[in-house]
Amino acid sequence: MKPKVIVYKKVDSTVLDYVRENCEVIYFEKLDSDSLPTFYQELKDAEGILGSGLKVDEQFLEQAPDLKIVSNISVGYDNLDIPEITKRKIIATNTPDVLNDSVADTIFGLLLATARRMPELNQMVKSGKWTSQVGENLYGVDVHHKTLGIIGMGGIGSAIAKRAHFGFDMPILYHNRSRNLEVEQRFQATYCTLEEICQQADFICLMTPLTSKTVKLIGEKEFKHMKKSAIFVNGSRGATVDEDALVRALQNGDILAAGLDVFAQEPVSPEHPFLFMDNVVTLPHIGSATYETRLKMAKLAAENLVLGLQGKLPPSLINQEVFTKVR
Ligand SMILES: NC(=O)c1ccc[n+]([C@@H]2O[C@H](COP(=O)([O-])OP(=O)(O)OC[C@H]3O[C@@H](n4cnc5c(N)ncnc54)[C@H](O)[C@@H]3O)[C@@H](O)[C@H]2O)c1
Ligand SMILES: O=C(O)[C@H](O)CO
Repeated sequence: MKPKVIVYKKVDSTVLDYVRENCEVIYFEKLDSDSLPTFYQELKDAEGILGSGLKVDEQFLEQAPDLKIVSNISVGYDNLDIPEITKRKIIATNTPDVLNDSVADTIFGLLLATARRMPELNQMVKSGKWTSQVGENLYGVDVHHKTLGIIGMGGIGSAIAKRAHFGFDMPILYHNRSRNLEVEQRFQATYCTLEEICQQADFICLMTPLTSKTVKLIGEKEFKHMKKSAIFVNGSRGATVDEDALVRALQNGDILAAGLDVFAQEPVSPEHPFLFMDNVVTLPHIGSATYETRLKMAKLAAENLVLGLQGKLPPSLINQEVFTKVR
């Protein structure tokens, strides 16, 4: 008998077919107030779940006694309570690497758009307010040859560094849990403390995962250390930044501007001060949102799910200890 799994995100039909070949699939294109009661009903005897964003904690797991694998279609897994999942000998997987280039493109695009004030100027043109040559009041700042600080030099951080080094001649400073010798050699990146990055970089990109150690990693102290001309870009998770402190830093002129793809509350409230500031460029958490990359992520997540349920090693296992203990 095929194991029962729930797919709770819209995925390409080829991915769904592959999962269906190996599992009995209960499919929800999305979860909302209409579908949630059925989802929880089905969860009672499901052995696997495939999707993204759902909070999987003790309360959730209590309702899923047969669960063997949680396959996240995202690299970030702050929605998963890994100790609790591991305690119950459930496998957890994510989708690293396949999205590095697309996310790095987005973050670099956001950096450029913020520095060169593209959304503001786009709005000016489209609203018919382009009546004379653009003057100094609408100039941006150069990106090329400026110093880039990357906090969190993992897969995505390294792909950002590659673009900055080879495409924009930017000296790179980085902060990470440990030194990354490969990026030091390939992109001449220099390892620094958080404080040094804040003090010296012209652009600061935050790319750490959200963990207990990175909650509000960047707050009032860090913004005060930054140059008044600094541009801060967050591509990690909203909660890695103290958003109130960021609003104050932008309002007080402690930094020049910010580019944000992620927010502590998503979707961000339409009343949030960020939305009313010309020096903030916002995106709706679309780092990896291209057809090609979302397909690769879904394929990898499906492979993780199927292999995990077959007792084989999933390609991107988060909690190695469960796999070793269970088998
Ligand atoms: N905006 C988006 O759409 C989007 C897309 C993908 C990933 N993300 C976020 O980006 C994060 C990073 O993704 P990745 O694939 O590069 O992960 P990764 O694991 O390859 O890299 C993360 C890096 O952060 C470092 N790090 C962790 N804690 C740290 C700390 N306290 N201080 C300094 N460095 C620390 C790690 O050493 C690692 O090198 C994800 O966890 C996710 O939250 C966002
Ligand atoms: O972590 C990720 O993969 C992205 O943020 C999508 O959720």
